[in-house]
Amino acid sequence: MISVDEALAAVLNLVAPLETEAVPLRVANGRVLSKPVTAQRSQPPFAASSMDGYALRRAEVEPDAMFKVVGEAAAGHGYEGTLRAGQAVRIFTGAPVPEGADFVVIQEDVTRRGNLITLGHHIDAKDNIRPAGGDFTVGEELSAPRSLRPADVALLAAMNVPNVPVTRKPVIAILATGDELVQPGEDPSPDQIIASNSYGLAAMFEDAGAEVRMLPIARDTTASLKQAFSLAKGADLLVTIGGASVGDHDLIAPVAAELGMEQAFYKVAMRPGKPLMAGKLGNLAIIGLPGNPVSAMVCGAVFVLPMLRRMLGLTQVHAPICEAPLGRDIGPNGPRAHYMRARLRDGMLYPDDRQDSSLLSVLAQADALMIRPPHDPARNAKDLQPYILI
Ligand SMILES: Nc1nc2c(c(=O)[nH]1)N[C@H]1C(S)=C(S)[C@@H](COP(=O)(O)OP(=O)(O)OC[C@H]3O[C@@H](n4cnc5c(N)ncnc54)[C@H](O)[C@@H]3O)O[C@H]1N2
Ligand code: MOO
Repeated sequence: MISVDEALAAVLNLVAPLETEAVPLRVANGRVLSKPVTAQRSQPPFAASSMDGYALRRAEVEPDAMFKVVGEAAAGHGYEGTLRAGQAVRIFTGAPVPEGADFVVIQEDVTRRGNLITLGHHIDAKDNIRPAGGDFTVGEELSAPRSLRPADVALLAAMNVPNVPVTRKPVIAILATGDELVQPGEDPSPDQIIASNSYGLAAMFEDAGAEVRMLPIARDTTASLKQAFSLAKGADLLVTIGGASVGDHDLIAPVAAELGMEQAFYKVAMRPGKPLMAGKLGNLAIIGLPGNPVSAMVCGAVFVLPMLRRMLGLTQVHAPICEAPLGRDIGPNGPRAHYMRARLRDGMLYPDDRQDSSLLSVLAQADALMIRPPHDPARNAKDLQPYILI
């Protein structure tokens, strides 16, 4: 059995960053920017007022000074002329500051009568002017790779970038296997259960930027599995669920081998997730997850998400490892790395008492997978433990 780190290195070796495509800005959120993008203009493109008030000359600002209002500058409609001594221009937030003006006094500090304004006694020294290019200047770059967030989308829009270069979405085919499985909403016979893993994993991969191709459930026969494998053609990664262990009906590895898969490894010193398998069939990367629901979800988070991030061209492919103090004492760990379902409360980690790999209700209540290395000794409350968020 290989270690989790060795298995991670091996699965990352099976995939590579995908090519770039251009998408409209409206659908760029959540995608990975694959090339740096440059601002097509500066923002603001002109010195702009940040307040509603009057534009004038700073040198003329003094208590009770009077000015003649000679025109107006509104957002989208600048004042055409040049401001001269003793003059003021009515100005609104976002409007270009007129030639000759270098100060905006807010309207609350002004008394107006007809076309004349008089300043009050306490004028703030702040000029209320946003300089041209104060946010960004033409040619400035948004660096890549980068997972685009709503704030990035706003920035790209302001930079006048209507189409964005992003990495193509990796296509992940998901194959649930087993005679016992029916789809949610179907009518199971007494010895059947509902396929849950494929739904949880599809949600996980889509959240992380994949396009999921959900294959029909394969039965525990060589013919059914071969047909299912053929439906994965053209995908970047095939994720199989179940049939990975040593039972008579666990056929994933033998069928994949018969089809020509080059196996990278089988079995990892990890709990849950021991019977994990990975390899390559032509251009198609394959990862075989164990069928137990929590095992499948944990292996999805620990192995498939890093593969997905690599395909997306991200440089940070591993889940960030955090640390928090334990909320209670725990006994020694066994020979496999243990990814324990845990809750985070007030900054402390509370691993659940029930760690069986079939318990989705426990996983759904967990915030984190607390990582225990093989043979980790007993730990006390308040000892720092590593974890990843889920
Ligand atoms: N003699 C041994 N038996 C087992 C070993 C072992 O080392 N020796 N390992 C155990 C471990 S650990 C795991 S994990 C499981 C993994 O087995 P498989 O990958 O072959 O999974 P299945 O047998 O197909 O299913 C296990 C369990 O999960 C349910 N399942 C399967 N697919 C789904 C799905 N899509 N949605 C929901 N539930 C699913 C299935 O009905 C079984 O209950 O093997 C142990 N055995
Ligand atoms: O690897 Mo199994 O996933 O421990 O239940």
